[in-house]
Amino acid sequence: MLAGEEASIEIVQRWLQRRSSDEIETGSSSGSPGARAGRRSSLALTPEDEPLVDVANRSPPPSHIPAALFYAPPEPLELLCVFPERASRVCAAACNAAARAGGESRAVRGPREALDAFRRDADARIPHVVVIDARQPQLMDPTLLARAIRGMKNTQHVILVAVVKKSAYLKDDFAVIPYLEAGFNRVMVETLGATAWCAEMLQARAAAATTRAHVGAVAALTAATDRCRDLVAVTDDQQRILLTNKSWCRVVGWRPEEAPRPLTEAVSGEALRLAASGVRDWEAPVLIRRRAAPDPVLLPCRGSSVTLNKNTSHVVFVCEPSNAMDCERARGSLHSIRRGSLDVRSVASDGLRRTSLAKLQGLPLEAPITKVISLLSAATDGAPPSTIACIDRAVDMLRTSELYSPQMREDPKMRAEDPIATDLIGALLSREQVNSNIFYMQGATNVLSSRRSSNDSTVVRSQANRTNMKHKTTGQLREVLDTALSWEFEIFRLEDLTRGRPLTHLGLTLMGGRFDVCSTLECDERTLLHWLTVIETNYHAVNTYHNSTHAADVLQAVAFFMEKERLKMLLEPLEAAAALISAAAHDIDHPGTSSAFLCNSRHSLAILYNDVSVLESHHAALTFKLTLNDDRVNIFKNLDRDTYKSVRHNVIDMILATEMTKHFEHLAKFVNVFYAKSNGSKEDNMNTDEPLSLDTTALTSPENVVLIKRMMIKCADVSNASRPQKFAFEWARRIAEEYFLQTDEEKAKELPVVMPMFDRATCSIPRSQIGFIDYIIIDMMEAWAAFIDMPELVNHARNNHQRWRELDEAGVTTIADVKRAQRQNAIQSAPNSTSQPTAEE
Ligand SMILES: Nc1ncnc2c1ncn2[C@@H]1O[C@@H]2COP(=O)(O)O[C@H]2[C@H]1O
Repeated sequence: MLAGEEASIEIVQRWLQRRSSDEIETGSSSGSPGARAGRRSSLALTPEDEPLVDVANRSPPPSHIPAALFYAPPEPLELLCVFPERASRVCAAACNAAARAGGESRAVRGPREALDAFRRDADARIPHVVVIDARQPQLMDPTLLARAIRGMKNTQHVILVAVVKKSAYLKDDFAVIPYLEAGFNRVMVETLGATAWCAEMLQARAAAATTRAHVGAVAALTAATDRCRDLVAVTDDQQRILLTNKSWCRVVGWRPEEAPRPLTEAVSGEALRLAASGVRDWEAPVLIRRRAAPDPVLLPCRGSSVTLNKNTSHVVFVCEPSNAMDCERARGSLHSIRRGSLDVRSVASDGLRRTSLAKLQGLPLEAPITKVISLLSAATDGAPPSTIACIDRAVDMLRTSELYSPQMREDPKMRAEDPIATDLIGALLSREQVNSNIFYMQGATNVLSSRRSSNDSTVVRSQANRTNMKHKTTGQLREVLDTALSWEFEIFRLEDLTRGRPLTHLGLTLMGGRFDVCSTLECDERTLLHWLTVIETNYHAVNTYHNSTHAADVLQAVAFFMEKERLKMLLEPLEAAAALISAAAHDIDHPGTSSAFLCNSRHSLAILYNDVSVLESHHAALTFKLTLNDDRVNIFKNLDRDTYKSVRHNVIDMILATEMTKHFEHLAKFVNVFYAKSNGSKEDNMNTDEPLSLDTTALTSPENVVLIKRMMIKCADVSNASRPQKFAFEWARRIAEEYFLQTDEEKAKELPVVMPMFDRATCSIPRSQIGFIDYIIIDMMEAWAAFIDMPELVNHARNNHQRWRELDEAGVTTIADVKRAQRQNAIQSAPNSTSQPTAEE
């Protein structure tokens, strides 16, 4: 090395070292933004003195971009020299300078070895700087090599330096452009000077580090956008898309590798105008067209323009996904569910919402449904658009709260073929109050009072006082009550023998006797008697179906079910007591018309309960009101606070479970929890012909026992269709009569007719029963019968179904026809008997 060169290197080194140590001693800042940059010199020779991050920060990013983002791990300089001549002194000078700068260097002679350095399996590290001899194009074409290097992966941040002859460089026609076009970053005049090469190495290292830091920062931000749920698109100032994140591609249906395209291909709306106007930050809805979905979606969008030297360089669009799409795979928390339901109208309040949702996210709340949604969403990864569209639809459905509530499809075929069943099932299951035009009569009267018999409007205490405390019964009544735990229990005989007070007598027998509810509740038998009397009195004797005989029937069914081994083992005495109380009181004060009728007639109960579960809410509330109102009636008065709370909770839950609009919800939950298909899956257990097998592990969980109790009272409530034929027929006649009365009243009061087919002049009772058994009874009774091991439930239902079919084919339609058939049945089944099965006869 020449003495002059050595001297100049030393000068640079000393100058650098002094600056560096000064700053370390004083802790003074170099003026660069960011904490890391602040303690370092602006120039240093060795990598130890000058971590590359500082070099990168030498050109500070705009103030709104955090400098720390431009972090790149420090690395010693890696130099590759490509010089065709083996003993090039210029090449040696460059390598020398790199070594003095604390770096490493390699020299190769031709393009092939040069390109090898960038291969994936290359032994050595990828060079940061490549110096290419451009002085003898006849030996090696430098631009060709530069293009080849740039054509390889991960070379965009490599600094390419072309070394040209001084004579060529100084010529007037020397052009740097072809070098830049070929991918070179710099052109350098040949030199052996150590200072020049040292300066070149430092500049190259700084440039390489800056590039690497920028590439790293961009890669980090791209990864961040890909991980976020919002739909992100970045365009240039002409609204040509430069980047879209994964959520965008998935929702819009674009493939990430697709060529850039105008934003307007997928997006329209106010947002585009604002973006084009150069406003820095804006919020506006955008309409997004999706490849896999016919309808565009309207989403709230926030945007920002990025300016460089006062010119817009990029525009960022961030759209918030809505219900109609799913971008929350990775989250699955309450937060994501709620966020997913935002709509455009919520944009204004979104700041507030985000804050409170952030708090929610901190809570350990996660519903199974959220996990299911997350799993489904994850399944869309890489799926074809049609699959994504299906999953999106499924996720939308899962997000509703009415998962188990079937929506009655308007099926013209079914209506045409089976209008009565359509009417009945629609009225039982639908939460809509009307299926025809709504027109109200002014000042609709209170149905509770209008159809109530004279003696059942208030609590009748005198009767209780007259009752024999020991509940001694004799003769026929005793005989009937002795069979209180038989499925053939003569409920209508009991009704006759007790003169319309079957509930009190049966209640005393079952609750006071067999199940010893008085011991469980620590109340005396007199209180139970009073309670039963009050409850029975508050049933409407004028109702043909929803009277205290129906309550007694449901009580008898619940007691019968609780005698089955499975339930005996499962239910605690308090739960059994609560079940019997619920059964006895579950339809108390039933007006003989449906909740829909009460809503349509603007009844005070519908107003009180906001048209939601009107009757069931009333039955539960009145049960407690009557019980707690009077100490002589209060069967709960000796319970401690917690026990009372638990019994109350049980009773309310069971009474509310009798609401038919939730029929499929309760049934599906029960089946899904307790039954596995023979292949082990619990999915879709209804509507399958595969045998049901009980999952006994599910029995241990208290939440699952709740499902059993609900199912028990539900089955008891409609068990009339699963009773022996003579009972089933009588109940069918009674409920039909009650439906007809409601229709009569609706017509008289010009109210919407909830079940128009239930008109006494035209209705076919057999058909209504066939529909009821087909749609409501069979699935439920099969599940329950298997659970409690009571096959006769299904057998009776099937027999009844068969008999109704025969009657239908024989042209039986009206109540009078059914009565005749009942008489016929009775004669056939007991030719010597003179007694008739119907209560009226
Ligand atoms: N045999 C039957 N035929 C038709 N509908 C019935 C029958 N038994 C019960 N229901 C209906 O099922 C409903 C169950 O809840 P409710 O007792 O409130 O009202 C009942 C009737 O509306």
